[in-house]
Amino acid sequence: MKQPIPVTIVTGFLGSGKTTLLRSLIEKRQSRRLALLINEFGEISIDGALVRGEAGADDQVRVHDFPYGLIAYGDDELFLPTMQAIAARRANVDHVLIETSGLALPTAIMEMLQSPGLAEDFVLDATLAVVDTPLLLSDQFEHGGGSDAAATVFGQQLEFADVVVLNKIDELDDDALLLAETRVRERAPNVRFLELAHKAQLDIRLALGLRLHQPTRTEHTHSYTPLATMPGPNAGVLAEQGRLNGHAHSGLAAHSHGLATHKHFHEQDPGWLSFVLRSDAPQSADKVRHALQEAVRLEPVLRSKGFIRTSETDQAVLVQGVRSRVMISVDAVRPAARRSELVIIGYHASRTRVAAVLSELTGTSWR
Ligand SMILES: Nc1nc2c(ncn2[C@@H]2O[C@H](COP(=O)(O)OP(=O)(O)OP(=O)(O)O)[C@@H](O)[C@H]2O)c(=O)[nH]1
Repeated sequence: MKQPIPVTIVTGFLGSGKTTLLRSLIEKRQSRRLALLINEFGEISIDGALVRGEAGADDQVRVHDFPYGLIAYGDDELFLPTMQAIAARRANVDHVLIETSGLALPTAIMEMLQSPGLAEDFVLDATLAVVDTPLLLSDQFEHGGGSDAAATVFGQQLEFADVVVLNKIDELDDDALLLAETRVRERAPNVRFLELAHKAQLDIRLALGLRLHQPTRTEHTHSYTPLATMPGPNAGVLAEQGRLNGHAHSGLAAHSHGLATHKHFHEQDPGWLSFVLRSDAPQSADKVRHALQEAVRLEPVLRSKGFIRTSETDQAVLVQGVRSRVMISVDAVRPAARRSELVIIGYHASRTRVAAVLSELTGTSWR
């Protein structure tokens, strides 16, 4: 029987460090042949470009971009054929790594992996959730603390994780780490391992090859039997509606119907928006940083990233903003972008107002 290819899902809220983790795993891959699926919530792929940069010309690492929508969700037509193509070249793939968008739940992928089209070829190895630990400690992910929409997505990502990676701990002391651990445990009692990461660096043995999920597809039959007690016309809502569907199994140790049902309640919240702003004029890195920080103060922007063209260097300049923390660095390998492009992600953030702030504070036109 052919061995299924292990799949690791890397999830985590916007800007928590998923791409940084993937890049460090690529660096430590040794002889492992990897296929990577990168899903971003934005119309241009910044993470895919960064991951490709890490992989270089090595054809042992193949990167597949999913720059639109949410990977494996209802309207994604790319996931199944991409995975089938990976299965077709299985002799050259040791492990599949999937980075979800910061606004996606891993459940859609988990469910698809168990579907008849993929179950024979793949097995879920583990789901890792990367956490921005200072943000967790700042109460931004408490309901009523920052944005409830962010708190909801964050909580659900943790709920389905096997491993939680506490990242961005560079400036935290032991008490803060203990508090972070308690908060994760309260939200996600099923998490199997908690790992500490500096700059999203993990020992590759703590990330790949964990084998936390046995294949769950076994032969089984479905039968629909009359329920012992049918609800009358005036019956109220039951705490557990699932008991009313009369659906029973035989011969199935563990099954995925819970996930399948769950997924449909969590298709994307339309309040989350991403848009791209562009400028043809050369930029000053300091002014762009200041302008993005102002935009975060005035608008519900949670993430900004992209490349800008500056008059200061011929190399590409990478912008990485997670709320008001904006880092701008020269990317030594990449030539300067022809124009500046920034992806902005927020909850009901106004494109017009963010463009106006950027234009005013950089003294250049952003559209
Ligand atoms: N200080 C600090 N910054 C970090 C650490 N890990 C990642 N970062 C920074 O956090 C920012 C976001 O990191 P990414 O790896 O792009 O985050 P992501 O989760 O892939 O982001 P999205 O795909 O947009 O959701 C970047 O500027 C990283 O350099 C860390 O351990 N400490």
